[in-house]
Amino acid sequence: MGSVKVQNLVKKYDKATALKGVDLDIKEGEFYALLGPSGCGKTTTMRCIAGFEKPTSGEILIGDKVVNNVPANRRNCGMVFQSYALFPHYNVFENVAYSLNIRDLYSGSMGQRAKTFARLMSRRLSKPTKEIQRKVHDALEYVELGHLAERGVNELSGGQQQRVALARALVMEPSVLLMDEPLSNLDKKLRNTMRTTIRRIQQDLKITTIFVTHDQEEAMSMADHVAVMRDGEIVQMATPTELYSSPKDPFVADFVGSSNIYEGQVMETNAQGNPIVKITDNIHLVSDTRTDKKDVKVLVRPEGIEILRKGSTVKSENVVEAKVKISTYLGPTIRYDLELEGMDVMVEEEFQPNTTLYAEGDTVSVHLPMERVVLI
Ligand SMILES: Nc1ncnc2c1ncn2[C@@H]1O[C@H](COP(=O)(O)OP(=O)(O)OP(=O)(O)O)[C@@H](O)[C@H]1O
Repeated sequence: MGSVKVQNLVKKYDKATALKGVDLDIKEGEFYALLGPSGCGKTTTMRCIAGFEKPTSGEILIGDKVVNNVPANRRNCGMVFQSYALFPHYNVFENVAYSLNIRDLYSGSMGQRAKTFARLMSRRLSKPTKEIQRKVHDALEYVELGHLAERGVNELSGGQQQRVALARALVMEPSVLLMDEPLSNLDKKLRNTMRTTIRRIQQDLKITTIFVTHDQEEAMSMADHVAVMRDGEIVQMATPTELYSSPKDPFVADFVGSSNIYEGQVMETNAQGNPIVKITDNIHLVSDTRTDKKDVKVLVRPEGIEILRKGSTVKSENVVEAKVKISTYLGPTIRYDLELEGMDVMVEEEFQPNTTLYAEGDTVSVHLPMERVVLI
């Protein structure tokens, strides 16, 4: 069973409390991302689950077993790190086979273990059994490196080295795969390819996976669920779409994608019961978020705002005039930085070859559809 449960996990160091009561409930086969800024406790959470760090308090369960006192090598977790941590004097095949040999180190009689240890300390591995050959071959095929099995790891690109590290974790047939910023050392294009590879393998093998990253795009594009962390705590745990459309607070909204966030007060409700929120004396927006609160934060994503062009259907509500400050061509989209009664508004539109780009100083009418005006 590869489910992972973390209950009220606290980790205190001499000078810092890294975790202040983290709860996670990850079902078997799910792909979870731990997302948050530097120092929020992602790696510490991961290291506690792996068994490299002893929690100050709280419980960790893998399957239905509490593993707090189980050593790292018996938790059956595969690890992939940012630094690939490969053995430079072994080739690709040997690097992957090595982890199977390490597992041997923890099984068998004292005599067998001593022999395994001696073998590992010698620079070459002994001839692998047919079983090991098959497992290593399968793991390398998974990461599309079967053809490079004999290559020295120093003769591989960064992306290939990370694939070896992934194969080395997979060959152990772990019940949980733990990945700590595994793509951070790769360039953007390679990162995108590796995202797809990891996701494909994870879905094929249905292996419970926890993936640490500070890159929201990475977390959102790969994971089934994302746990956003801040200062040793989980702020929100949700699917990527929930997180994006209904962030729990401004920190999450801002961390997950670009956002326009304003202070507002709910003044009344309209005939349909939707709140009307005052942003400034002249700007009142209708939202379809039902709330009991009076003071709210109003979130509008840049791509949720529409610039009304000639011929657009006239909208009856949530239309305001704004001034263009900067327009930035981004390839598939155009970003407009607008000024609206002293407030900054970011709008992102899909680029259409025949549309006129607005220039600095232009006045535009913008529509904020009420379903895109989210109260948090
Ligand atoms: N061994 C340690 N001794 C003392 N403090 C530590 C230790 N490891 C981590 N910390 C502290 O615990 C907090 C959480 O660190 P952690 O490495 O888990 O954060 P992170 O979210 O993974 O950050 P990053 O994205 O930068 O890797 C930080 O304040 C850090 O300084």
